[in-house]
Amino acid sequence: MYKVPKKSNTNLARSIRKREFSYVDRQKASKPTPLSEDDWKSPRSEDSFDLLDPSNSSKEPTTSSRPLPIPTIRPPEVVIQIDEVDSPILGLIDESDDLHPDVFDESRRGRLEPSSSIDANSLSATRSSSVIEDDVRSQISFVMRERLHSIAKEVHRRTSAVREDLIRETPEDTVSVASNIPKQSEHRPSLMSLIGLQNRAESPSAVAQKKLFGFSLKGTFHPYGRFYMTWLSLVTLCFLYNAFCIPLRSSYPYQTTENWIYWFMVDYICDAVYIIDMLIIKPRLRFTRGGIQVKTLADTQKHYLMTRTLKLDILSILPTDFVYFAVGKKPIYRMNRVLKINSFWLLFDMLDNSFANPYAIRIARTLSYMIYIIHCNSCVYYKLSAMQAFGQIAYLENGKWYLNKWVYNNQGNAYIRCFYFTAAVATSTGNNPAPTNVIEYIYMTCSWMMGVFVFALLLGQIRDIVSNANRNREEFQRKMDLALGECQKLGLKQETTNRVRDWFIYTWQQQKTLDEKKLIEKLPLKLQTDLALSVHYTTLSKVQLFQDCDRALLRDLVLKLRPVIFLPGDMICLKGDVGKEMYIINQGILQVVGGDHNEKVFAELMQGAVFGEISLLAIGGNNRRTASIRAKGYCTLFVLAKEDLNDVIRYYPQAQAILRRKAAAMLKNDKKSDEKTEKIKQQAELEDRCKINPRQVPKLITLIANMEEMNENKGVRDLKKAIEEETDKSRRQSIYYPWSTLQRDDEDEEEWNEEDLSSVGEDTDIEPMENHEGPMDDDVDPMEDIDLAAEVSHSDEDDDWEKPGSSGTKKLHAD
Ligand SMILES: Nc1ncnc2c1ncn2[C@@H]1O[C@@H]2COP(=O)(O)O[C@H]2[C@H]1O
Repeated sequence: MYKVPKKSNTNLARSIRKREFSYVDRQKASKPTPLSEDDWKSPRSEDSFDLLDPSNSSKEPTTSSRPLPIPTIRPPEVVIQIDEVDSPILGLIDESDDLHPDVFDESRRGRLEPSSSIDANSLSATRSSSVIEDDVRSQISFVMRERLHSIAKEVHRRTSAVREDLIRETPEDTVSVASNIPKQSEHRPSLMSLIGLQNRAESPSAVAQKKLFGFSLKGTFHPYGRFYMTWLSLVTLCFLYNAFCIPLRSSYPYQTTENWIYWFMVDYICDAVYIIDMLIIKPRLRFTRGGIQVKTLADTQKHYLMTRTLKLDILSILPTDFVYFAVGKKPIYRMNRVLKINSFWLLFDMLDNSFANPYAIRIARTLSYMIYIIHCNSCVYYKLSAMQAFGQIAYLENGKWYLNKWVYNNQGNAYIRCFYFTAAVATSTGNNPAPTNVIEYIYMTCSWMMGVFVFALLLGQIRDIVSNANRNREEFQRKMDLALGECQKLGLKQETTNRVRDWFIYTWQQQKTLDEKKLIEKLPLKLQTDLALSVHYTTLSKVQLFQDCDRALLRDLVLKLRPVIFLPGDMICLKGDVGKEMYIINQGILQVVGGDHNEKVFAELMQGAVFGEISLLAIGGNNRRTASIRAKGYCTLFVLAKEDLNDVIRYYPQAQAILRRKAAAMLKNDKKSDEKTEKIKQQAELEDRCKINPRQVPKLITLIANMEEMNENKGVRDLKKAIEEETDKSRRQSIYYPWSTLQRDDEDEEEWNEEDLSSVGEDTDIEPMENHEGPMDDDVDPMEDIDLAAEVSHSDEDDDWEKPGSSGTKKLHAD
């Protein structure tokens, strides 16, 4: 590195004159090289500086003073191309601390400030420092460029790597383009990945965490994750055990001196669960702050410390059992364990949110409240009965002694009997015995009050839940009844009415709603897209037409799809209609049909196939349907309206091209097969018209032969013979050969015919027909045959019978 000489300004100027500085070969970054004799003067060397000096303004620049050439070696050009990746360049440039700080500082500042008072010394110092500064600056510039160059290279390398990663399809993305309809077992591309919504690859730590069922001591849990749900269920189970068993064991005699150890074991297992929950699990629960989920352990721990749940958790696990040492093993002192009720509520909330059909969960929760209230009440009732010796102590009323009939008499299963009594009182359904003392009166009053208010409330809730669950069904039923009523009012045919009913029933079975779109239109667009994607995933992943298209296009399109249901035999579109929609088959089979009565089936379309795009995209300049489509069975289709497709596709010119190309290919195929069918049809028609009935074929010949009968000669005899043989043969084989157009399978036959007939023609001197006079067979119209033959000769270019003199058939025709 070049060092700035630390000398006084005068010395510095002198040393400059004495060529005590060097320049750096910038390109090679080599060691400083001493300047040559000729090169030492810079443009700002003495003479040139003198010009600047007002005191020397009169001086003429000497011719000998040659400016010192600045080495013209330039650092290589650096082209920095940064795309798609956040560039670390700026940061790196700032960190260029291998440059001399002063140097770097100067280079940043640019030129040195010109001194206001210029004396000779300071001027020469300025000159020299300016030269050095120049040199240093260019040196810095070179170093920086070098640095930038390497950074740019590095950035470029990383960009390419990232781009490649993005472009490279994951194995999930790999899709078989070869097969039109993917097999069931085929691994389909994830549509989420197709449209770029796929989750990022999980880090190895995340994978390891998954292996441990989502648990990691260092990690945090998602409150709706599987691990926490399972754990919460366990905590809730412990809570329910405490909530039910503590009152039970405190009132009924179910905890005895023999079995208390088992009860205690279960108690302390539950306590252990409570403690683990409080110390390990809850502090790791993620939470949302400012709309962002906080995942850091330190933060989640802090958060838990601030919550009310922690206080309740601490209260619920307070070791109140120590009271046992003072008062004996009375489980009622563990009643603080029910403060864990938060877990119970949380579990039900989560289940409620997780299930598609949460009505059962809601009913279960409400019922559990009712059961718990009755359970606790029954414990109180049993306790009251026990206090009154189960009705064995007589009491005096109106001068008479009675046994207390209100209390439980200690017969049968205590819990069931008491539970029954309490349930009957609470719901006011039983014919209960009258209370006999103040305590019993208070108990009964409380029970009825509870029945009237709490139970009424809970039962009302259950009613709401059930009616909500049925509301959709009722709404559907109402709409169907309305539609059917309308059909009847309009006097439609029974068949049509039945079809309307069929449509309603099938739609309900498939969608459980009549208007799927309405359900999601209140959601934000992003959610709508995600939802629509997950719903239409299976179908769209099979649509070949879209698989080469832009991913964003799919995302846009999916929102525009509208499901429709067709019944068996429904015509979805008719050939020649103007195409306004295209369809994707979600379920069912459709047929491409043609013919006068749509009796011909050209192709069958299955799930994932797309149709109606040809007229929609006006391929071939035609916006009319090129074929009719019929539903074979019940079909669910997604409809994409022309406006919607246009709206979306105009932003994706590439996709437009792909769609057009695919549709054009299909159209071409159709045209080919149409032409083929047409050709076959024409040929069949022709064949039909040219058929020669063995009895009729020889009519013309017979006629000629008959006419020649008078002057019978050998030729005529031969002709007759040939005709007879031919007729016999034809009869035998029952094959009607066309005269001309159709190729005959049997070449020998043809040869024979031709040879034979041509010989006949040669031997006999048959005159042109117009020269013949005489009766003509009514059944025979020789002109008809001739016309037909002429027609055929025009219609079929391949026929060689037209060539003069090539065959007997041709001769016959000529005759
Ligand atoms: N041979 C075929 N196989 C599959 N689909 C076809 C065939 N012929 C026509 N279609 C589809 O039937 C649709 C009828 O309406 P379009 O002409 O708009 O677009 C047509 C094609 O999508």
